[in-house]
Amino acid sequence: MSDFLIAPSILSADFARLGQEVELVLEAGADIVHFDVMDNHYVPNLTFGSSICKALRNYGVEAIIDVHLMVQPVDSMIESFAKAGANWISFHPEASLHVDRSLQLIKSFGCQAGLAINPATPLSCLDHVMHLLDHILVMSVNPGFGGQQFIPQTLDKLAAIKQKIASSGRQIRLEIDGGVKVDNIRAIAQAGANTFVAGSAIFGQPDYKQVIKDMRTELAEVKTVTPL
Ligand SMILES: O=C(CO)[C@@H](O)[C@H](O)COP(=O)(O)O
Repeated sequence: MSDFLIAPSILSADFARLGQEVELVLEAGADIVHFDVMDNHYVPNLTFGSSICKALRNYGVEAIIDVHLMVQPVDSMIESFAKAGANWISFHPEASLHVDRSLQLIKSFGCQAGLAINPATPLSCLDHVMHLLDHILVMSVNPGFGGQQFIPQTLDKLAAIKQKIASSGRQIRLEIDGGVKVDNIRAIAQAGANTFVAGSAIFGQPDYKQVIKDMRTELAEVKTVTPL
């Protein structure tokens, strides 16, 4: 797998043609498919459940499916997405009563486990679970909606998390989510991210291939790649 992964969020895809949209974006060079699962409880918006994941698998999508659960409670959704074909699953520590247990549950299904961190979530939430993490999803907007502006303070946060990962000695993907565009992806990568969720920046353009190519051109300029 390459150092930098681009993960289009299907939140901004045309839901009426979802199978085709996912096929198109993968043909255009995307690495993984990002699912934003919202419950109108943990976040003030409602999207879709695991049947959409299952439907895309049945449609023939073989790429990694990266599920970001913005739901509370989380554990029943972990099981349902794992059984529907998800590969990576992350959730918000604020939404789980037992974070260690929820991470172990993800891993018990053979999926990669991640924590999703909101702009105001302190990094101490990572302290006793680094050994269970395969990825950390850093929210650079408040969760709930696509098309928001990147919060610039996230760059410092990424750099701090990058240090934590280095001290842990573990290989943990550092994923950024919210307001990622061609014109800021290089700075975000320089701060430490190596996996980039982008919804509106990709699905909002007519030519997915061109946007992904432009993102990769920016990423090729990054001097220090956060190792995996
Ligand atoms: O999780 C979320 C929002 O809660 C994100 O995945 C956004 O949906 C990304 O959308 P853009 O900011 O790239 O449009």
